[in-house]
Amino acid sequence: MNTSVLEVKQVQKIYGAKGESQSHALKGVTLNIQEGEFVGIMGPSGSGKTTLLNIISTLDRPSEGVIEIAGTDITKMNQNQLADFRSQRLGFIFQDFNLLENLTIYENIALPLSLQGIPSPQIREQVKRVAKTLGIEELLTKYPVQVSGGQKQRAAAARALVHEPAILLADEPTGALDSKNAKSLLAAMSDLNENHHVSILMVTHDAFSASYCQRILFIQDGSLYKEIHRTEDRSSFFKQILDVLAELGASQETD
Ligand SMILES: Nc1ncnc2c1ncn2[C@@H]1O[C@H](COP(=O)(O)OP(=O)(O)OP(=O)(O)O)[C@@H](O)[C@H]1O
Repeated sequence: MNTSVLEVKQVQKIYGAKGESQSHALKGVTLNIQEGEFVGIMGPSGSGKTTLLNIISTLDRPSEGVIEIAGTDITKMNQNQLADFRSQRLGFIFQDFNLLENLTIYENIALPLSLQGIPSPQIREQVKRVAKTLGIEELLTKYPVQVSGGQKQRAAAARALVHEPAILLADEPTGALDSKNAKSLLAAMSDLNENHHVSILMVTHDAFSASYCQRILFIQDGSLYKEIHRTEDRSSFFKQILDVLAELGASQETD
């Protein structure tokens, strides 16, 4: 049986107070992600991708609608409950790694568990396991400044996954990487998804990165525009993505 890890129902976001100039960033977005899926979100600049990700990340609240993550409605939680939920059930990877420079890679990965007061032996076990999955066991005693951009991003992915979140939320994770490191991170994300059953939602501008997803949702002007599924190999999916982006570009020019 398929289980939803994320349900977004009729979510609206209006920035600005009534009577002031308002921006209707999300206009009733509904989407569903099943456990074990790797889903991408794409769309032109200003289409609402960041707004949607911030709302799913619990960093911002919708004006209307419901968000359920692993069966819990996060729109009903207060700030303290949201902070706990975020640290226990969500994992984040950002474009700029966000590693703390004066902590080792080990300490960076361990941080989410240390903050939850988990005993050191258990932390050690979990950090080692996730570092092995991401192929960075050799780097644990190094500081971020001593490793490459690609290795930093793997460390950031390890930190995002060490507490076994319900879903990994990635915002342009390859944005600061060269193409070799980007490919290697995307391969690692696919491996996590396919072999370790990690559910992933990734926002990206980049069609090549998106081609690693199983399904892509395109947003335009605050609404879902189209959804495509990968049915064949990655290179034909890549072409399909480029076609939809061209379609979106053309429809924007005629707006
Ligand atoms: N804090 C805010 N206050 C007012 N309007 C905002 C705010 N944040 C975003 N918006 C508006 O909401 C709309 C969606 O913005 P959003 O940043 O979500 O788009 P995006 O698809 O992530 O764009 P990009 O790809 O450029 O990052 C835009 O019209 C933007 O100007």
